[in-house]
Amino acid sequence: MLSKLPQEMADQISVQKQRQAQGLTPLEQNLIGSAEFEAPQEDVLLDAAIALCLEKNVLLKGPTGSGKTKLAEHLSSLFGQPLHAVNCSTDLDAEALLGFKTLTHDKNGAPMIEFVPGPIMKAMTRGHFLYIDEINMAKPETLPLINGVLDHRRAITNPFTGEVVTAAEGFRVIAALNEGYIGTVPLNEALKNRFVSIEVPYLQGDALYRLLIEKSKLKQEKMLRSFVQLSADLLALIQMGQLPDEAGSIRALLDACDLAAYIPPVRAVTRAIADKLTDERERAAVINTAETLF
Ligand SMILES: Nc1ncnc2c1ncn2[C@@H]1O[C@H](COP(=O)(O)OP(=O)(O)OP(=O)(O)O)[C@@H](O)[C@H]1O
Repeated sequence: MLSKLPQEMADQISVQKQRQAQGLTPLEQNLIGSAEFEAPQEDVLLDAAIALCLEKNVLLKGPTGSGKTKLAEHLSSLFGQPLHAVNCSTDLDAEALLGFKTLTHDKNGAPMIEFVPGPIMKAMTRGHFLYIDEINMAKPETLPLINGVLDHRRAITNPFTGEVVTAAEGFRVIAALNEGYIGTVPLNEALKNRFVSIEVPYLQGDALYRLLIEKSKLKQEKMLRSFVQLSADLLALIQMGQLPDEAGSIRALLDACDLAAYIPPVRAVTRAIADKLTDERERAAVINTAETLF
């Protein structure tokens, strides 16, 4: 992967990685992801890496289970940077993002108020990567808090301490969203504007086969090929509007392959993919597709 990057960027990453490795605590070392992302197209990983080298924020867009988190972890590994994660939900608030104040004791036992940094503060002050998962699940009023973190200012006023925190060198933001998913809200334009956007589609064909053979408990090559075909057929139904996006999830497909190592494949597909859908006709469409293949 590094060989495909422009030389100056590959050099920049190597230097940064070496420098970073020396200053990391064991806990921070554990936050570095592993390089397990299988790229659906070469430009997905390459463009994300180039954008991060250029100090851009990266927004990963794709359906559930398409590997967005795996890609963020892969980038963390590539840059040797710990990844501090925030999972957005409607009850996400400033404390969950930035940190909170708590009562503690100093070394003489006297009570004192201490600020416990949240993921954004940790990533900013240490110059690490921040991963904001499901960013479009957050309440519209929460995320503008971090607009200043995402633009050229790279700074935020900590509302709990009044301190202005400026990001240390190396700080980068990767966010992910599933468009149109239940509970999501369209991302506010000002926020969207602060990101370079990268589509992460479902893996297909040989790349999917390589992932299944490596990750699944199922080792029968012929059956794994049929699962790759099942995935392609389900994607065709999704594109025709007959199935929702989640029917194509690679996470669910891996579950089905694992089960199929021990139970008949159609039953495995029913449990791992079909039964998660709410509509009876959609469930039947998945099972019918599986029955034509196994
Ligand atoms: N391109 C890929 N490379 C490697 N693993 C993948 C890929 N796509 C899917 N997977 C597998 O599918 C599972 C789900 O991937 P991941 O959690 O990264 O998806 P996601 O897009 O972040 O999902 P969600 O939107 O639901 O959070 C992972 O555990 C991984 O094993």
